[in-house]
Amino acid sequence: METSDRRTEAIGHVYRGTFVHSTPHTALQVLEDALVGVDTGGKIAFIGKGQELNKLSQTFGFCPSEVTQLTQDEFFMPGMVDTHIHAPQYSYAGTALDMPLLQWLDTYTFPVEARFKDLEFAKSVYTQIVKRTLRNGTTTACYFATIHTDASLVLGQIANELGQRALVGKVCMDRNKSVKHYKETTQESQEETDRFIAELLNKKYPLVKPVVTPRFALSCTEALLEQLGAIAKNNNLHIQSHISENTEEVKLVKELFPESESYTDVYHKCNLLTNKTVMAHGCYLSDEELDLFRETGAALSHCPNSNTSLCSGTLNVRNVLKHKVKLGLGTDVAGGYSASMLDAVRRAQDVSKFLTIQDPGHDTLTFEEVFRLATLGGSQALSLDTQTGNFEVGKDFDALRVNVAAADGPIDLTQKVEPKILLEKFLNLGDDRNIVEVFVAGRKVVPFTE
Ligand SMILES: O=c1[nH]c(=O)c2nc[nH]c2[nH]1
Ligand SMILES: [Zn+2]
Repeated sequence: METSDRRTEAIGHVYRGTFVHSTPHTALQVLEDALVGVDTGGKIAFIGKGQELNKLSQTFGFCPSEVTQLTQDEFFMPGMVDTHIHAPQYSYAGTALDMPLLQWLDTYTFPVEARFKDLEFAKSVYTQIVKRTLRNGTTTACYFATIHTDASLVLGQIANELGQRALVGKVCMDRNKSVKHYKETTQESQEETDRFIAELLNKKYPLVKPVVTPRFALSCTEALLEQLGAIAKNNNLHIQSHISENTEEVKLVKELFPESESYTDVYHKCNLLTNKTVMAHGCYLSDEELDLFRETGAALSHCPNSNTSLCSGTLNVRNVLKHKVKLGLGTDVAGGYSASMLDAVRRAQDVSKFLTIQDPGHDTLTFEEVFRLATLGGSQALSLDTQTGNFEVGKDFDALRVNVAAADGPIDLTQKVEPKILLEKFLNLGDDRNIVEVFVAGRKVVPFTE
């Protein structure tokens, strides 16, 4: 039995049944007939075995008859962590995938993002994306918003109200040749970032925090990158951006920053690589650049749907893991067309299998490893693994109650199967109909109450 020393909070809920999760040492750990107690503060108070019910109920002062029992087709898994998603781009998700990155940004992305100056439009799209991702099991999301401070604050407010754990970034860009009205001056970008951080922190939302967000090296002057590095350092904040996504981008970064040794060095020189940094993509990083990620503690977000949809590249996850770089999965809506992390799980498997087709010596990722990337790996990549990512006493209860045989769901169970197979079926065949309840910090956020 695992229990907490800090028993200041009363027990709010106790769940009994199968729990599956990852640990740093085991990609998949199955706890059968487990008893998990969640305190009224939303933290996991104890993890025990079903047969310890009487003892645990006495120790923790709950009534055995109030325990919620899962069925044999159900399990709890940790909530999924989307380490990279563009909330405004949800407005055109599933379309506009016919161009490579830089042309795609100029043609579709910048004109759409410019519309988020309109707070009503922002509120409507942001409500839809937060609800959609929650319903699909994303309990933590690391969002890019747009350059508009007030609309970015609206995203933070919506995540807080709907109960999602979120990092929210007001996008910074003082370079944009194609859509001239969608950029800031260097000074505006810095001042508005300061205002965004101050106003968001001032709200004291328990689960929503600001993240410093230079869009990527091509959208920012070195002066802006330096200022943003300083802002993050002075306020001990998270940082997010993009890196090494497509070959044309990599070439242009080389031309624009000739004194830097590599794309990674551009960010490193500006103090943007820290243990609270997450960079999306990294398809073309060299081994030396991956070493620099490990040394600084910076993380990567693997966004396989986007990498394929924009014909950007393929990330060799096995090589990233070999370099011990922290890694999570991202949907990268709307370069990635799906807002569901289950899609990211499947695409990550596909990309790994394509690498094996090309090189039979490649060590294909197992579904258990990809499951870990979607949960614990994501929480590590966002440096939130002391709060979320798996079931450990003292962490917040961020969890999905999955019913693999949900009525009208997409999965037919033809025989009784072991929990590991239930998880595998859900990851490959399931959808939001199987996610019957979602909890963030102990609060039931799906089904929605209104
Ligand atoms: O996938 C991406 N989406 C974006 O919006 C973006 N901006 C810079 N680089 C980017 N890559
Ligand atoms: Zn992106």
